[in-house]
Amino acid sequence: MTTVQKIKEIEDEIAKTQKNKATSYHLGQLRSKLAKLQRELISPSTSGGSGPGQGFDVARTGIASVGFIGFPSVGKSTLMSGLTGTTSEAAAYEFTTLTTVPGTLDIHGAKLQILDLPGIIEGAKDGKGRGRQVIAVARTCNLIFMVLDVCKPLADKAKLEKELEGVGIRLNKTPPNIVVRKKDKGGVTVTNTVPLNNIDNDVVRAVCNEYKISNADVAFRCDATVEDLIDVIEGNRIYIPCIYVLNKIDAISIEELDLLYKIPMSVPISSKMWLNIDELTEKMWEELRLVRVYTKPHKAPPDYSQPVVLRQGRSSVLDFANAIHKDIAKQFKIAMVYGASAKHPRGQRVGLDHVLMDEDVVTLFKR
Ligand SMILES: Nc1nc2c(ncn2[C@@H]2O[C@H](COP(=O)(O)OP(=O)(O)OP(=O)(O)O)[C@@H](O)[C@H]2O)c(=O)[nH]1
Ligand SMILES: [K+]
Ligand SMILES: [Mg+2]
Repeated sequence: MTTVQKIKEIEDEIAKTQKNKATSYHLGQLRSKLAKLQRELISPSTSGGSGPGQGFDVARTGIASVGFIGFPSVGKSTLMSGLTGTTSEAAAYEFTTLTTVPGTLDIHGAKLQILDLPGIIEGAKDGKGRGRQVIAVARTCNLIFMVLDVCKPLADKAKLEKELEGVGIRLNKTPPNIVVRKKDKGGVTVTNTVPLNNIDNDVVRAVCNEYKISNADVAFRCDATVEDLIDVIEGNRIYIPCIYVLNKIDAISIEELDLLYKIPMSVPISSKMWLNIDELTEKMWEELRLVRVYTKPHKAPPDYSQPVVLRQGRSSVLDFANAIHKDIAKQFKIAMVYGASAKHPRGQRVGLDHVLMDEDVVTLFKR
């Protein structure tokens, strides 16, 4: 039996097993087995699959990248060409795009790389079509646009999500707050700071047993699911924000459009008629959480023409200095910061580890 077949078998068993007290140990086991098989599909070292796919060879540019995932002919290339001015061929037949087509979008002073990708089909993660290559690129993006055709069934959304989930990509989630601390003895103990509504001790024991963890303190600080626990134990999950781009709204009625607005993290657009694209690019900007920092020479006004663009989580004064030139930090004495991250409206003196916020203004002083 191939890994893909084994996965299918376990998924079927999970689907037909009722969730209750008596089955929770068994379900914990099944979920863990499933996760281990899925790992075989994405890790190249095993013989089970043909590897994760190397992705497409694309030079990466810009401060952040946005990858387009969707079934064929939903309008990915039409959107990408319109956004970037780079032509990515669009046509009425499926699989028009066969490789990654990169383009650049300038927004609020930041250069973003936009990656148009081939359409994927169900079973992509298991090696169908160019699915694995497409997903390998998606794993490296800072934001995913899941492009959906509003004339097609909404079930496509769940299908695509399943493809990405199956290879360890987690959309619009933060890493679960669970700590598994292995010990030498004492068995598995479970503590929780919030009520657990989706998981019980049996499930935790089953999962630990499957992963050969005999002694550990498992501390839950969130109302976790069994999948969350497995994610923490597997440890190789990738958390990426995702915007659901609901395309082709020119082809539906206003009433239908009202329903679409209820889908979280979605933006309805028409890439053909160029409708509501501003809302999409603003949402994109928001989700990328970029930090623009303006430099201010000593005794001169700030230079607002070209910000240094940093990423949230990597926006210290040191990151800022390194982004300008790798030698600056060596001569660093002190920095003056003005803006949201400064304690005082007239600015604050800070060191290299001070964390900057969007639209801050910084003056660096050398030794
Ligand atoms: N009505 C309507 N048609 C659109 C819209 N956007 C794209 N299309 C049409 O949908 C078809 C497919 O568009 P593409 O941009 O090639 O779609 P794709 O997702 O890149 O397709 P593949 O590369 O084959 O996966 C073309 O005939 C487009 O003209 C839209 O907003 N409204
Ligand atoms: K197409
Ligand atoms: Mg295309």
